[in-house]
Amino acid sequence: MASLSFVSSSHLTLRAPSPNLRSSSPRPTSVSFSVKAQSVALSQDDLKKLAAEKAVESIKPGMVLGLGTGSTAAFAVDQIGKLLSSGELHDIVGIPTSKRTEDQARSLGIPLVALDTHPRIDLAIDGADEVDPNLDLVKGRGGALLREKMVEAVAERFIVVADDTKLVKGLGGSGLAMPVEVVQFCWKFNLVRLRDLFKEFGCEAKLRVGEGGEAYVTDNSNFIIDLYFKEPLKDGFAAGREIGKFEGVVEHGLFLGMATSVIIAGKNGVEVMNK
Ligand SMILES: O=C(CO)[C@H](O)[C@H](O)COP(=O)(O)O
Repeated sequence: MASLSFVSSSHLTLRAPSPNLRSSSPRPTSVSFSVKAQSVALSQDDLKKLAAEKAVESIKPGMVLGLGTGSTAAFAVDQIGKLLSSGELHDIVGIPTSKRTEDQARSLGIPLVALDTHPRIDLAIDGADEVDPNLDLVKGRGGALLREKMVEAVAERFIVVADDTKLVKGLGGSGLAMPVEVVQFCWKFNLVRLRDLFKEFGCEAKLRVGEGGEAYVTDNSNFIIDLYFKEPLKDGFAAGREIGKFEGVVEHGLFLGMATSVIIAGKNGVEVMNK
């Protein structure tokens, strides 16, 4: 349980970016909102909600929005619905990144459109499974990686919202799944190829299954092979390129160079990191 203390007024501290040890791209700058008044024990859900609602502050009337998937993104969709019903927000449309986000948005009266009619997206807000110091991401543990990547790749701005448990030193470093969406035809063939591709990382590859033990099927009628690494990937871009070469691989969960900002809520308050 993270504890976050609040002050009557918040102050900004601009943290100088540390040297970037991995590539020539400039380190993200971070702006943190630390607010200290009384200590309030916040749950992980409270932190997710704080980050999500901070991101929603960036929405302006008239925007086309990418609506993310997962528990943190769901708080953002809830907040958008609330602002729409109170009249504080108007004239926005959303493009959902999953059937469950579509259902949630519809229930909140958020007008929905599709990429086919609205290929220009002003702002996408979504969660992540891992965030590294370069704001590169692992996404897809909620199974929505394909539609998320299609929406977030074309968004003018992509704000990631997460609690601080998602921060990692290197992608793959959490030891949790890095998903790859594959066609159902001969999925086992691709499971073996993916496992062998990353054997130097002690990679385990597993077909994702549902509660009943049957293969999990994505919104796009594909399967997911979850990759588990024993150590972080040395070069996510190279890994993504190699995965993409396999016939029958539809998409992977490495979202690299895509986030424009990451909002992290944790024990030190809410931190906004900008690319
Ligand atoms: O990529 C995703 C779904 O495909 C989610 O955004 C990601 O898994 C984070 O979910 P949560 O906010 O529930 O931790």
